[in-house]
Amino acid sequence: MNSMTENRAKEHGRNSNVAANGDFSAQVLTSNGELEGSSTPKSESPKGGFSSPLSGEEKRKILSESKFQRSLKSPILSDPSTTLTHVGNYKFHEVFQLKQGRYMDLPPSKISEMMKSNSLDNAPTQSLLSVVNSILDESVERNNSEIPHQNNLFKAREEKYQSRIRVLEALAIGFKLKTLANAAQNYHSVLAENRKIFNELQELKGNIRVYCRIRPFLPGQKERKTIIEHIDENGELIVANPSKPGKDGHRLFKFNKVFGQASTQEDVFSDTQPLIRSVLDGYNVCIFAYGQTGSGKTYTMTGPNASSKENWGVNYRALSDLFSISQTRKSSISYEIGVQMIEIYNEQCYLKYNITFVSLNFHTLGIVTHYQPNGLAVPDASMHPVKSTSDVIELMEIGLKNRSVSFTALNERSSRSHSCVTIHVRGLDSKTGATLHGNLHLVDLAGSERVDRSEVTGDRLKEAQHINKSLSALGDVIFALAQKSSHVPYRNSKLTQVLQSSLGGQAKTLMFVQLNPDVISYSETMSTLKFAERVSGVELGAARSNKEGRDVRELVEQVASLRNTIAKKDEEIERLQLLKVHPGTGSLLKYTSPSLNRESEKNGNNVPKKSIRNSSSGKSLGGLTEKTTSSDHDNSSDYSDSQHSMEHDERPQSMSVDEHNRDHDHGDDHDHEDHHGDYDERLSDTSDNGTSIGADTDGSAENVVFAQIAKSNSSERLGRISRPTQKSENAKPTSPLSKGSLKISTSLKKTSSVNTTPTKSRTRQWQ
Ligand SMILES: Nc1ncnc2c1ncn2[C@@H]1O[C@H](COP(=O)(O)OP(=O)(O)OP(=O)(O)O)[C@@H](O)[C@H]1O
Repeated sequence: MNSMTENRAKEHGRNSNVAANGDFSAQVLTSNGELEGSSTPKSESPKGGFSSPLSGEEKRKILSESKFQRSLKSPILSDPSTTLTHVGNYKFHEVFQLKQGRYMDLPPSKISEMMKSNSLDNAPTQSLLSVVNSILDESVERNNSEIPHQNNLFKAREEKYQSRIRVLEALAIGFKLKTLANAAQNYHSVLAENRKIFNELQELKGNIRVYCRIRPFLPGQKERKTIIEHIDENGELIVANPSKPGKDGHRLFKFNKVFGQASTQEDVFSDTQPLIRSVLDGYNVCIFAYGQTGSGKTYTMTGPNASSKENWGVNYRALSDLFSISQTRKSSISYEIGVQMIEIYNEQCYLKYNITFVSLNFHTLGIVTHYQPNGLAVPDASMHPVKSTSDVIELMEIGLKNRSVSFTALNERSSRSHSCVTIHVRGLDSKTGATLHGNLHLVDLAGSERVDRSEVTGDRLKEAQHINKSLSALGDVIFALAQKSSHVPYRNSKLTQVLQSSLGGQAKTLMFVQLNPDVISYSETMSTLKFAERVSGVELGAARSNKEGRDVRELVEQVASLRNTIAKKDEEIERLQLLKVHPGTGSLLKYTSPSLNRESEKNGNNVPKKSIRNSSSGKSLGGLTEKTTSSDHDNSSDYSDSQHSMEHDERPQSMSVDEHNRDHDHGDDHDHEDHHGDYDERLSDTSDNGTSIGADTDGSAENVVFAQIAKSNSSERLGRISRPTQKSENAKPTSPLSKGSLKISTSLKKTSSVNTTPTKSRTRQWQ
């Protein structure tokens, strides 16, 4: 089963789970169209989320008093007749079963039939919301400090919105209804809000996360005495000191997650995937593997080989995921993805792979520490455009061949250098013309083992000193960030300079702590674990919990407000679809949704007319504009990394001017060997997813509409989207990757919601 199928299966499992909590929408429709009984609850996989620093008790308190809880009792959702409508008219379950929002995957006749039976009107936005509600509710009940499964739900919802946009736009083309076009536009706004909340959920889980992975014993290894005493699903790890038998020799560590020896590459990635997704929303993310030589860093980050998908490490999977998500979003945002690969050895930056096979020369690359409009810390390293996973595999294979052909010696030094794959993502919102920019750094660090000074001299000593310096500097940076220190010493090593844009501010950091389970590695393993504990321990401390309490409250308020907005949009769609069935009438001839009736009674109207921007939520829902990301600056860190904000944000991306000055003022370019933290011990004295819809029309109005949908869908697949509300083609950038530069002349729309910046043009260089 491929990962996508498996994800669907998992989603389905979760939906079934929710059904057991009273939501009929997730019940199973059998192949003959009958509704099966309520599914048996399944136990939830603990793999799903990151653990939150809040204790279960704290979180329960916050959630139990939240507006969200109160809103669960709102008449719209609790009205039994709404539920009955869903049960009675179960066609939409078929849609739900098929994968939320994949209307395009259905043959036209099927869609036609569903349209006739009004099932699309009852399509499961409310049900989906019930699913969200039930799952959130369940999470409170479970008191496990996690907000489980949100990622899949947000993903499902996003797909649903995308699909609705396409349906509405196609209808608008067919019927030339301005209102439908507006409704589609409004769904774009809801979509953006969905993304924003998704990212906030991620933030609640902490911006610095630590996963521990234990390498299995290697084949042929005879002595298999392990120091791993216990691991559990809550991220606890107990290590046994071989020279101190019994409980006295046990030491407990706690991380966000611990992956045991049997964990697969897929298991590891499934907990990493949400971070990857943030990059497409304009966030900067840094994922690195830390541990002694031979502990499995390369295995986790790259995998043993690229030929088998099953063995793919985080690098390949991340890129593959970026491509597939960017495909699903292509109707609203067009993305361009570029890859840069460098290596840091002895505190010098080198181009790691050269696709042109031109001699690598190993000239050192300059690092730019001041603000770069393109966000590249190493502008000299060539950026390779990639359009698919196979491009990446090809690129890496060429690079590997290059290495082995030209520089055999390099292989020997790979354990003693930091290898960094940087993925740059640029997105252009086709509706608003806004652009976004995210970076993903994937770093396979040099071996962290301490080197005995008395045993190494010459080059080995020099290497050890450099590794020591850079890893200590990385620890200092992470520690300073976690403590919200007023100064972050990025400039103490090349490694931290290169990663600066992805460390701190709103950037998200994930560290894989790799462990060798062997007893002979005990002392090194303890040293690694102490380093990791220091990094993760601060983040999990009490200092953050106040802020998170506030965040949780804000989040649940936003979820409640979004729910209201969505309910109103659904009503609007009901009305519009009614117009389709009975052109010229605005009255509800066929639809008597309880929520509509209530709204009508209140307004003294038959049809609710509020637009999304006037919704009772009181929140204006901007598209991918400044507002979408501006609240992300709420916890205004001194190291505000605004790369995820839109182009018209004038602030520097990697660091503020003040911070930059501070960095200079503090003169931190000192030799880092003066730093001796706890962890500074290494140098010791000892697809296309658009299933084709045949446009076999019989000339009926509905078939014409769905032929339009099919046409629109296939034109999307060709990379061309025609829609009435789309901005002029001039707003599109020319490919930066093909030409080596990106020039975007963007007319930024002044939205009523957030953007007070006057319309203006910007030109930006990527490389
Ligand atoms: N999870 C795992 N499952 C199976 N084999 C693994 C796993 N992790 C590591 N290995 C194997 O262990 C060996 C060492 O792993 P790897 O080369 O990834 O270590 P490393 O930490 O990157 O070392 P270095 O610092 O030298 O680069 C390799 O043969 C690798 O295939």
